Parts: sequence; C-alpha cells; structure tokens
Amino acid sequence: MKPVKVGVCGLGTVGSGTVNVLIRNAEEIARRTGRPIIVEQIGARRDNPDCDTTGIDVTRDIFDVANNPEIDVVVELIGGYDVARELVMTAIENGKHVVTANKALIAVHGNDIFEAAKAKGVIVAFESAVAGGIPVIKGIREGLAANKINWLAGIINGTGNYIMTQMRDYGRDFADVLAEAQALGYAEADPTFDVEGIDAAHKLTILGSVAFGIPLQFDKAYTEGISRITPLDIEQADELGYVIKHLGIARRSKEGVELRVHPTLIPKDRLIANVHGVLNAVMVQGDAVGPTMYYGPGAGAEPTASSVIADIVDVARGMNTDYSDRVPPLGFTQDNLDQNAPILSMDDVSTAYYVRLQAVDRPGVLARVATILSDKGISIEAIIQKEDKESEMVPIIFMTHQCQELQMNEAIREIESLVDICGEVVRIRVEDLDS
Ligand SMILES: NC(=O)c1ccc[n+]([C@@H]2O[C@H](COP(=O)([O-])OP(=O)(O)OC[C@H]3O[C@@H](n4cnc5c(N)ncnc54)[C@H](O)[C@@H]3O)[C@@H](O)[C@H]2O)c1
Ligand SMILES: N[C@@H](CCO)C(=O)O
Ligand code: NA
Repeated sequence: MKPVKVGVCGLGTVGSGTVNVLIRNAEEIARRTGRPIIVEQIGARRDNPDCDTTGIDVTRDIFDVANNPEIDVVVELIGGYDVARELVMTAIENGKHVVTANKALIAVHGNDIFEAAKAKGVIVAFESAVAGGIPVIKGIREGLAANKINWLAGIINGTGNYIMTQMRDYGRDFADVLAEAQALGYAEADPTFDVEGIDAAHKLTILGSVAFGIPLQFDKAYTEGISRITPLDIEQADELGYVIKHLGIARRSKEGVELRVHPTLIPKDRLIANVHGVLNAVMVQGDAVGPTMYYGPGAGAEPTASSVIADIVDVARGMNTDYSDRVPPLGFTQDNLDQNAPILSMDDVSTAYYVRLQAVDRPGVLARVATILSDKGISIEAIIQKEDKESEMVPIIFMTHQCQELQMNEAIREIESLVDICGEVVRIRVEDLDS
C-alpha cells in the first residue's frame, strides 16, 4: 500500500519527540496501519540537537509543508494562536489532514477549523492537546459513546501538578520548581498559561465539548490559577484529610453547563488525589458506566508524541473513507451539537468551601463570622480554630456545606469588612468526586 506522508511543523519538544518515535517505531506502527508512515518534510526555524533529521527534507518555512502537494498529513506542533491557525487553515484548504497538539488553537478556533475541515472532507485530530499521552479524547468520544456524561474532573496540567507536588512533598520554592518544569519541556512557551490555569481551561473546554456535545466556548470557562496557594493551606488541608489539586471540572445539569478551573480540596482517599508530579488524570462519570478514570503522563516529548502518532495512525486508517463515516471531531455530528446549552457563570455554581481567615483573638469574633455565613444561608460543616501563642491573631477555618458561589462571595465581603478580621479571606472550593 502507498505510504502515508507526514509533514511535521515545529521541531521543539513535541516535534522532535514525534519525529524520533515515528522513526524508531516505524515497523511496529506499519504493522498496525498496514502501510508505512513517512516523515516527508519538516518545517523548523532551526535544527534541534535532540532530533536526527538525516535524509528528511527540512524547510525553514512551515507554509512550504502546508503547500507541499506530496504531503497527506500536516502535524502542527508550533503552538500559539495566530500563525498556527493560518497554517492549519492553509493545510485544510489544500485538502490535507491535520494533527495538532495545540489546545489553545482548538479551544479558541476549533469551531471554525472543524467547519472548514468538514467542507473539505479532511480529518482534524487533537488527542495530544488534552492530557498529553493519555488517550482521553478517544476514551470519551469513542469508548463512552453509549453514555450521557454527567460530569468530568481532571488534573490536566502537568506543569502545575508537578509544581504543587514538589511544593507539598519537599517544601520547594514555586519559582525553582517552575524553572525545572520548563527545563523538562513540560511548560507552555508562556508558563503563566500553566500557572494561571489558562492551559487547563483550554483543555477543559475541549473535554466539555467532547463530553456534552456542545460547541467550544473557551471564553465562558472560569479560570483560577495556583499561584496564590500557600504552604499554610496545603498543610491545613492535609490535617483536615484533603489534598489540594488544580482541577478542571465540567458538569451538566438542567440549569446548564459548568466549565471551571480552580484549586480544589479533594478527600485524600480518592484515586485522583494521589495523582502526583507531571502525571494527569481525568475522571469521567457516565450514566451507564459510572465513574471512570484515565491516568498517565500529561506532558513531555515522547508521551505527547505517543498521542500525536496515534492520531496519525487514525488518519492513515480513515483518510480513504467518507467524511460521514468517520468519528466527528467532537464525537457528536456537527449539526447535532447543542448550540443552546447555557454555560453557567461562576456566581451560579454551587460547591462546598474551605474558608480561612485571620482574626484578632477576641471573644465574639467567631460568632460574628458564623452569623454572616448563616444569614447568607451557608451552613457550616466544621470550624477549626488554631491556637497561636506567639500572636494575637488566630487562624480560623470554616468547612461549609454546598452553597451558591454568589452567596459565598457576599459573605466573604462582609467578613472582610469586620474590624477584627485581618487581610483577605482565603476561599478554596471543595469537591467530593464520589459518584
Ligand atoms: N511540551 C509538552 O509536553 C506538550 C504536551 C502537549 C501539547 N503540547 C503542545 O504542543 C505544541 C508544541 O509545544 P512544545 O512544548 O513542543 O513547544 P516548543 O517551544 O518546544 O516547540 C515549538 C517549536 O516550534 C517552533 N516554531 C514556532 N513558530 C514557528 C514558525 N512560525 N515557524 C517554524 N517554527 C516555529 C519553535 O521554534 C519551537 O522549536 C504547543 O501547542 C503545546 O501546547 C506540548
Ligand atoms: N504545558 C502543558 C503541556 C501538556 O499539555 C502541561 O504542563 O500540562
Ligand atoms: Na490525550
């Protein structure tokens, strides 16, 4: 059979990993596809010492690849929004299939890209864009196709999980661990995307669309990062039987769809609470199957290449079929996407909370705070008051039952205005993730 000719654009961490694994495992991959997959051309600004490109045509202009009539599949691994969009649209316009690891691109421009791909009858595949090496897109889109999915929750940024794990287990400094994650090739070109939850929100947007059959709506996802998590809260959570994880949560109810990324307290005995370092995990709850979990490396050259190549294999198998016989990009046919499902604002979301405040150690303070919470209809599950003999300030922690975020925000504003409360009230959402 004719070989499938691939053009790889971008020869950084993922690009070099992809070329290396395609060459190393060429025989094993061809045993699966029934025909060879060949790296026909590479578009790279510069050579990469981690990748031997001997015998491969290397061009400095990635658009040479998108316009090369020999090429069947353009693999976009340059990252970013604008040039990547232009490259992918050019490739589609030229009738080429596209594989991309770029979650920013799919989350923000995916609806247009999928429409263009449909018009041209080409495949756009993006398994590596979410949770690196874990086949979670395929797992949800194909493996759970029988289910009505109720919710999913995932640790979907390897860099962030790596930082939080190193801070918690070794007391290491945030900036040091971030620099290490960058050196290991885990971080985004702009690492604030990792730390402030933007990368996780890109991935969550994609997961939500694949789970619920809704258009991609990154602009409506709520995003909160990990940069304000303190060692004190990590320690307090631990004492209370919780781990703090940076989660992306998508939930569907009759009110609408929740799409939110934020630090979250999870009971220590949940499997997902024990996912550490660069590892990622996504829990998905389907009505027929119940809770499931997908686990593995969320970043890094070859784990990500593993998913990029799985997509190339899918293209090799599907490229000669009719468009309507293929798995649609989001797993639901494009004309059956639910255009009207509202994405809830964070004010309308209900969760339980961990609330920590610093109060002057004077009689009546605790009662005043409890009264504010109760006036807002927030019921308290536990109060923990710490003694600090060195200071006249005491830390107080409230664990609450579920309440609406709007009520909690109002309560926090009132608590912060009390004279005996010092500084900002810390609030971290709590999720049980039990069923
Ligand atoms: N690193 C990971 O673990 C990982 C995992 C999953 C997904 N991704 C995604 O994969 C993509 C690539 O990430 P990476 O970590 O390999 O980044 P990287 O910075 O290591 O590599 C990107 C490469 O593309 C090149 N490039 C950028 N613009 C170019 C242009 N116009 N012409 C030619 N070359 C250009 C850069 O010079 C660089 O070598 C991103 O979308 C990223 O979000 C990365
Ligand atoms: N920067 C991303 C790469 C994988 O998508 C992460 O750390 O998870
Ligand atoms: Na994946």
